Amino acid sequence: MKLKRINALPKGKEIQLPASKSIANRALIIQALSKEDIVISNLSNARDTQTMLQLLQDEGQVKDVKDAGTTMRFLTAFYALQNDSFILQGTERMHQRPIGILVDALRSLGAQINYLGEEAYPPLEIHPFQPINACQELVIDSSISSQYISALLMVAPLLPNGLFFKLQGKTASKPYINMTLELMQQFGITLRHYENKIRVNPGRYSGGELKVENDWSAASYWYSFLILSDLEELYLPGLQENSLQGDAVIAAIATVFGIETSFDVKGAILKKEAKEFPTELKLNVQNCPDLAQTLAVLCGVTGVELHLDGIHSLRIKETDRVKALQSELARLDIAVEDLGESIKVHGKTLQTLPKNLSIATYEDHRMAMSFAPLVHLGELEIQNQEVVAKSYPNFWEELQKMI
Ligand SMILES: O=C(O)C1=C[C@@H](OP(=O)(O)O)[C@@H](O)[C@H](O)C1
Ligand SMILES: C=C(OP(=O)(O)O)C(=O)O
Repeated sequence: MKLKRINALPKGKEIQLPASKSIANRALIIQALSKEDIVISNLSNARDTQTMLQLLQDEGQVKDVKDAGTTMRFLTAFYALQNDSFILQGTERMHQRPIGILVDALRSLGAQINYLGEEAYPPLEIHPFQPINACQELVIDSSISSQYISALLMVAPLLPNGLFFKLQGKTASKPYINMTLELMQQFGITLRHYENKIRVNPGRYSGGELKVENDWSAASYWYSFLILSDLEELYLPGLQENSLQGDAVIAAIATVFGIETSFDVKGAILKKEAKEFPTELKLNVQNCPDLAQTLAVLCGVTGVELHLDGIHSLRIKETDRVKALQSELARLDIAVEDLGESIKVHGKTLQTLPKNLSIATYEDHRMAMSFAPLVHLGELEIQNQEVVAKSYPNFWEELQKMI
């Protein structure tokens, strides 16, 4: 897809965001685990949400999660505790995303899981659960992916004694664990959480209603869009200030670039004030890994030297996001230094884009969306535009309205 700005930009436009796929996929698992009615509204047409919905409704025993990490991890725990057999598989990339920590933990509770390919990676074969009553405590490495912990937390109340978790290592993506705990409590589960210890009491999920919030990770592309544009204001309906989503931190980070966010009852109002950008910025994305590409590209083209810490989980997402950023920012002559535990983006202030710029997306929706705001600097092509379907199917339509 070729992107090119044609019009003078309108003022104060409204952008439709997708609903959060993270909240939706938790709500769908909780709904499936509850014996009572749970009514969920504002589910998006994002592929990750629709895949979860279809797999939970479908009677088949072969479950293809495609490229959805949460769907893979949450369904592994969900099906492992049932009295039936299932196969869980996904895309080629999904089969390269580790799952051994979750499988080991489930096995220690009595799950019967085999690897059909490489040890510790999907696809998985799951056989009926044989509960081990003695196991009431899990000591688990939480440094690789919070999704393993969320998956286990949601099924924990169904175990006869609940479950006690001791999280080891530097916990990755902590706000997503808090999101899981909040939603479990909203649906009647009692638990205690103190530092790296979580006690989930046995219990049943109660009925109720949930309206899924709109997605803050998706909003980050519009923050970047506004910063790079000559617009003064954007309106993002469906975002909440008191959000379950850790990526709401983009509002605080964007103040450095002159964006102030305020809220009315319906959503977020983003206003831009002229401000000199910093020459250097130090950020840690351990709690908000999905913002990494937005921030790296934005700082890359605005001349900010960005030191990004907490990046280790980026290497096992839809693609190796460190490598993908290095390759694609290199097309703009922007170097990304890989320092192991962190990266340094050597930003340059770009006034225009090189001729015939074409950005590869590596089957990663966030690569496509994080580079799209560069349309304010010139013409560019984003390859395999359909990748955005994973989280934000109408992203391009929203963008076309604005350029
Ligand atoms: O639980 C969730 O909904 C998610 C957790 C994060 O993954 P990790 O915990 O693997 O970092 C995040 O990157 C992903 O997009 C969604
Ligand atoms: C990492 C992501 O998703 P998942 O792990 O659920 O595939 C993402 O959406 O950026």
